[in-house]
Amino acid sequence: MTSSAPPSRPPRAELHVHLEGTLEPELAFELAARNGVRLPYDGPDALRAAYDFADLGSFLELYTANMAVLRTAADFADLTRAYLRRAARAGVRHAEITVDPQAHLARGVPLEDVVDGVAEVLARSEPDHGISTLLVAAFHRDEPAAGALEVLDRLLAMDAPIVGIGLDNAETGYPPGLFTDLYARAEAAGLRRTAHAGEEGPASNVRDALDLLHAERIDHGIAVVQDPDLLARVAAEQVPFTVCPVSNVRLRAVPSLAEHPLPAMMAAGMLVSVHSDDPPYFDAYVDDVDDAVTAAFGHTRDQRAALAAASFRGSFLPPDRAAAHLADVEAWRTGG
Ligand code: HPA
Ligand SMILES: [Zn+2]
Repeated sequence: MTSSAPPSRPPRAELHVHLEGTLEPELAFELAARNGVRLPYDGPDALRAAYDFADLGSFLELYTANMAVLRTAADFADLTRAYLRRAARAGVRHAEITVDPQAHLARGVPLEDVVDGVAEVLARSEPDHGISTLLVAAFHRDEPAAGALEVLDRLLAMDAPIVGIGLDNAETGYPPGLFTDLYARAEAAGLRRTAHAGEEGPASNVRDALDLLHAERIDHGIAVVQDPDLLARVAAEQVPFTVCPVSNVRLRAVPSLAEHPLPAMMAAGMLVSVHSDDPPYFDAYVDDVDDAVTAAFGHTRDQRAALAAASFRGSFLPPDRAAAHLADVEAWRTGG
């Protein structure tokens, strides 16, 4: 038998991607035309040229404005399908996709249309794209917690196919403690729990997400390196952190990839994996992120395999499913 060259990237899971953040400018214009929505740009290239962000806030402004084109269940289905197609090319085997229901309810899009459009495509993600998927509903931390609780109750009442909840949007001024009731409700309902924390906010937000919200996973969490005790704790407890280095540079949470705390997080023994966040906005799907990280830090094959393995270990997959993926990562690591 002739041996073929091993694939250049390990199999991996994508655990930190916002569905709304996967909207490519071309699809935005297609949906705008379909729905009679006007985008204030001459075309996809002009829109893409606007993807130069000063901070998280300026990104959220444009990202939220672009959602105007998402009106119907079919739009959400098309968006989900387009992401899965691109993720398959990136070597993603399992994706945990975040959707922001409040962003659409605020625009008058029925919750059922959002959930049905996404769920219809996710239900067929394995046969159609070779990717298993789970859906996470994230809530806006810069909006009142009572509204989030109401939406969670509606999702539970309609038996929406969500594996868990998250917390996103502007972090500064909106600490995790505002959402203890929301997370307690989710925990009581048997939902998994992740939360953005320590992206633009302090390390204390990471600790509070763990202790007050019982978050099982932290999205971003890069501020953890500023608190040695917390760093040691999350390493000892092997709390999964879904880090998005390219996003952090593009939103100026860190000045450059070379100065990103990922190596410090790995050196501390944390369970850390790398992800895309909002791929077209940052011009990087997860394969591009992998390549950028490998180049920036000169990662060895073992280090790349460790990051890929962490993406499965940190997933909400059942242990036997994660174990099968981990075996594939190990096969990649050893060149098999
Ligand atoms: O990086 C992010 N942080 C907070 N909210 C978000 N919504 C999309 N991306 C992000
Ligand atoms: Zn995010």
